[in-house]
Amino acid sequence: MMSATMDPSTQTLTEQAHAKINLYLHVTGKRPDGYHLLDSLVVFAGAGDSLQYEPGPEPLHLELTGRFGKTLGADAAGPDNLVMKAAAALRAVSGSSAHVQGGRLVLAKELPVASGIGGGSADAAAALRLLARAWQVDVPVGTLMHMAEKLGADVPVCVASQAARMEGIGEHLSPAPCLPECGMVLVNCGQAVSTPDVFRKRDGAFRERAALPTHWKTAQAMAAALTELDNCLEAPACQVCPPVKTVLATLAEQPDCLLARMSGSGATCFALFPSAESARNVAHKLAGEQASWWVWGGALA
Ligand SMILES: C[C@@](CO)(OP(=O)(O)O)[C@H](O)COP(=O)(O)OP(=O)(O)OC[C@H]1O[C@@H](n2ccc(N)nc2=O)[C@H](O)[C@@H]1O
Ligand SMILES: Nc1ncnc2c1ncn2[C@@H]1O[C@H](COP(=O)(O)OP(=O)(O)O)[C@@H](O)[C@H]1O
Repeated sequence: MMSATMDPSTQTLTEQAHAKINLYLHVTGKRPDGYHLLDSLVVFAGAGDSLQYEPGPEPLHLELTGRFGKTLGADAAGPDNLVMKAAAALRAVSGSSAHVQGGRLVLAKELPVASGIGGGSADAAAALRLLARAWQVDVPVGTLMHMAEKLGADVPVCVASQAARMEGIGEHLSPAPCLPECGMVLVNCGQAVSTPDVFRKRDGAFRERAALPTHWKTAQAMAAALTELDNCLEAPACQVCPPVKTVLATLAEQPDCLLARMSGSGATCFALFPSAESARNVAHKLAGEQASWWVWGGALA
């Protein structure tokens, strides 16, 4: 598991909350409670939020900064923020540990909100990692994953923040194929998309579980294999948020683009490139052309 970095002069701990990208996402079934069964290959991009913790005697509180710090709304730093929910869940399992304390959490929100790249889930997972270390709470893996699942379907995969195959509603994790060197561009058109709305708009059909190899040697081979698979939420998300179609078409026409697809329930789309450098160049060009889009380019985390 990734570990927090510490500034020894201030005792401030920092964790990165990397964006989660669904390289493919098949909806394979539906549970009686309405949750959908998924088969998805999840990777993490270099893009992310950042969470800092300064232990202190005051009650634990959260401050929001960053490009999207203000888009979460007036009560954004309150108990409903997934960071605060993760802190409360950890406090609840830590019993009377002397190390649990208050202080100041600062979330630099750099990922667009409600955008299919699991920013909130990554923040919750980062809070679990950060506070477990700061408070010296040794949570058994099973308990940690159960807590993560209760915080949200995408939180378990974000705990390790490493490429994984995700099944069930997000709680069954298995190793991803070994991934080749590859660049990625992320684009969000600026419209928040509600995950339940997109699931509701689906046509009701189910896809099979994908057959995956143990490794892909090149980005080209990986993209060719992914072309045979789908994001089953892409079509319904295009109904909910039509600009997704423009973003996908723009990404697909970039030089050296190997694959353009939407992540999760949208609206963020990704494109794969042969190298991080080619992805950075495309991102730089797109950011200049489309000032209202959020654009990122680089390597996988
Ligand atoms: C679709 C995915 C794919 O990775 O990503 P995002 O688009 O959110 O990034 C996830 O499954 C989202 O996970 P997460 O955002 O944590 O979902 P939750 O908060 O647990 O659920 C929000 C709502 O989405 C629907 N939901 C979520 C997950 C799932 N497997 N089936 C569902 O039907 C349910 O209506 C649920 O009430
Ligand atoms: N720290 C957080 N960051 C983002 N969203 C949060 C956070 N805490 C709570 N939320 C809520 O979770 C919802 C989904 O957020 P997010 O994880 O960004 O979506 P997605 O998984 O689609 O990218 C938001 O609409 C917001 O109300």
